[in-house]
Amino acid sequence: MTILSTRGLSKSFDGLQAVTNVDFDLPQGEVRALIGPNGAGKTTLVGMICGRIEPTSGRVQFDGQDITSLPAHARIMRGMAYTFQITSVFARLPVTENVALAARRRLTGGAVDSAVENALARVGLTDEAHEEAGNLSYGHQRLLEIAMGLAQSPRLLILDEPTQGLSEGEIDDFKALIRELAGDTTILLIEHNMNVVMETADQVSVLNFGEILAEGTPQEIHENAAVQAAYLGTG
Ligand SMILES: Nc1ncnc2c1ncn2[C@@H]1O[C@H](COP(=O)(O)OP(=O)(O)OP(=O)(O)O)[C@@H](O)[C@H]1O
Repeated sequence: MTILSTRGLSKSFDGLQAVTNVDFDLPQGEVRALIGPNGAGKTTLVGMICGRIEPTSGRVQFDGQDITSLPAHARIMRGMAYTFQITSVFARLPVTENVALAARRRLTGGAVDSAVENALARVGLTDEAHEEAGNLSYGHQRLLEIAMGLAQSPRLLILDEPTQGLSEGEIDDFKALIRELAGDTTILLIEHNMNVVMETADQVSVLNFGEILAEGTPQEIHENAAVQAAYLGTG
């Protein structure tokens, strides 16, 4: 079953065509990496999927329903969770409260506490639960953001450059986490680190100048001449 699809999805910013006519299909349970050179339109595409950016034209379907006109919070209620490039934790609140706030966007009552506990355990932050979030290392703050997404028990988890700024060891932990989540949750991962893509993604979509340039397994994409040229072209 396809959990997410877009048809003819486009966005222009004052005449600059950031995303052009994207038809994208994501089967349930898949880990999909979205890659592409800087400025290719990845964040804009994902922003339209999440409801943070209004498309200029085109449609978005989630779980069999057209959600193009739904606001972001309504998409969260339907099971879409996402983390963005910019750290969005509340630095003065405890770790556990950050996760609870995220969980309450979708859950109520006792379900919140167990979702918080599970999410922190999954990312390995149980011991830091009562720390102020701002006291965590940068890498742990990124993990906290993933926990905030997971606490919403998402059907689709979207991660925008989750490994940016992480150490080698933290990247290894992240790869293990994605492999663990795979199967339970459909994951769409914007990722620049090709090693992470090769080791975690089932399939890869490549965006270039706002258009889908290629789709395939990590190996196919790695060997694709047009993809190699696109990356060389932007140096
Ligand atoms: N709010 C905006 N206003 C004007 N132009 C924008 C806006 N957001 C993005 N753009 C432009 O749209 C294009 C696509 O940007 P986008 O951030 O989606 O690319 P990206 O693939 O996510 O890049 P990166 O890998 O560098 O994050 C770029 O040319 C960017 O400058």
